[in-house]
Amino acid sequence: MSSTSNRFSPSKLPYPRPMASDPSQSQSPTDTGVLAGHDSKINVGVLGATGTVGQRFIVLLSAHPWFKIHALGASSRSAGKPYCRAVTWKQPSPIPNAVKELVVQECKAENFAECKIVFSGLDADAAGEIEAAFRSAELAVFSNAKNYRRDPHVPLIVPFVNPSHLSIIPQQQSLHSPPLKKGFIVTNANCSTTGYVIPLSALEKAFGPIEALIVTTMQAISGAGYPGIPSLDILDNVVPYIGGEEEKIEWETLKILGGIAENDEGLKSFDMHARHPLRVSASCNRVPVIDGHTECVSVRFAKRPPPSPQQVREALAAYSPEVQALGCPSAPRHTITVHEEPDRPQPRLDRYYQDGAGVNVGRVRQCQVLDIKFVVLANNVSIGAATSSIINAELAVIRGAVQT
Ligand SMILES: NC(=O)C1=CN([C@@H]2O[C@H](COP(=O)(O)OP(=O)(O)OC[C@H]3O[C@@H](n4cnc5c(N)ncnc54)[C@H](OP(=O)(O)O)[C@@H]3O)[C@@H](O)[C@H]2O)C=CC1
Ligand SMILES: N[C@@H](CC(=O)OP(=O)(O)O)C(=O)O
Repeated sequence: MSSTSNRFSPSKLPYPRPMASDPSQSQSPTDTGVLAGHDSKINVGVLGATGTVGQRFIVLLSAHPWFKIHALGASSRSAGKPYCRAVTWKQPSPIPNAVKELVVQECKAENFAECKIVFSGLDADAAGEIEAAFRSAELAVFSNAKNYRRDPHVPLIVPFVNPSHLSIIPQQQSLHSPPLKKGFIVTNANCSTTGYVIPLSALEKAFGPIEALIVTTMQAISGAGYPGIPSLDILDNVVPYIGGEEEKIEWETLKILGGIAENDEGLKSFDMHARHPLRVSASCNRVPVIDGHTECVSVRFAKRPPPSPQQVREALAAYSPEVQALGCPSAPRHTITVHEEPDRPQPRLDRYYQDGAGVNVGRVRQCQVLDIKFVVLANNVSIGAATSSIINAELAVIRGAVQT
């Protein structure tokens, strides 16, 4: 983890507290003292621990101040083997000692009974049933998979953008059959959605609604998992198609930037259409880059006249979301780094800045068709996947949604 992260020692764990539906009602850890009766870390499990995202979870969680890896799960191909023999380790740092000899389990809830939280980097073909079973077994599941992102009771959280959507968790629990006390699923977004929705959120906070946008992605091969795309397909090439990706970006953006409405019976729903109408057009390409998704974005604001490029640069650089004020230990110090050089951001140079936990923006300039255009670079495996899930879990602990 980067030395620029805010770190909390276990002795500074916040008290769990009831979920506040209004984020302004949440207390910060600094006004709450230490977790009563807990001087040790919270046991967590990792599902899909042998995969690309799973490995990133392991690197981040093995140095986490609040969480301790207690159990690992993967497919029956890996179950029963010590982690170091089950995994094809692709991280630049060695396998952490704490998990090297940990035996990989089948993804059954009873094997994770001593965990409070489970992080999922499961293949989407397996994630649906497994994550539902873990939720039913009263585990808090933080998933990277796409399966539950559209569920009307599951929050789709980009931690720098819409942490207030966690407030739907009690409803997810009460509508479950039988009702749940502790189990729930929180998903994070598609890695390309995550990268570009963070600057969009910053711009909407500063200048009001965006009403149209066009995003063109250049996505790294690690986004396709391991072993992923054959080298003969991607070397010396650009593939102008990633199945389902454009639809996910266009739809997820609306759920994340939309609000939560409540009807007369107190039933909450994600209200994608109550906000100012937003039209999104996405085009996705796979490029021969290992890590880091680059996205060219053009936006049109409702506000006339629109902000100038300089005003946009200042608003992006100043963006300071709630996770930083709350003291989430995995939140980067700078959510958005604005580059002034005309040829940045670049994946090779910028993807590991702040350990991949922030977002890079550059080339902010006028657009002759919409209003403003810029380039985003986000590390798809870190803030696009594992880091977001971990910050979501930190937020849920701070908000008291995870019973510690
Ligand atoms: N890579 C990325 O940048 C991003 C990925 N995601 C999502 O995160 C998830 C993981 O992606 P990624 O790490 O790239 O994928 P990988 O293919 O690299 O890893 C998949 C993991 O799922 C496990 N698995 C596969 N089938 C089963 C099964 N039937 N039962 C239990 N475990 C199973 C694999 O175990 P085994 O090794 O035993 O086969 C492996 O641990 C996916 O849903 C993906 O869409 C989301 C955002 C970004
Ligand atoms: N499809 C993304 C990664 C991914 O798995 O996305 P999702 O979790 O939305 O299926 C990519 O290829 O870069």
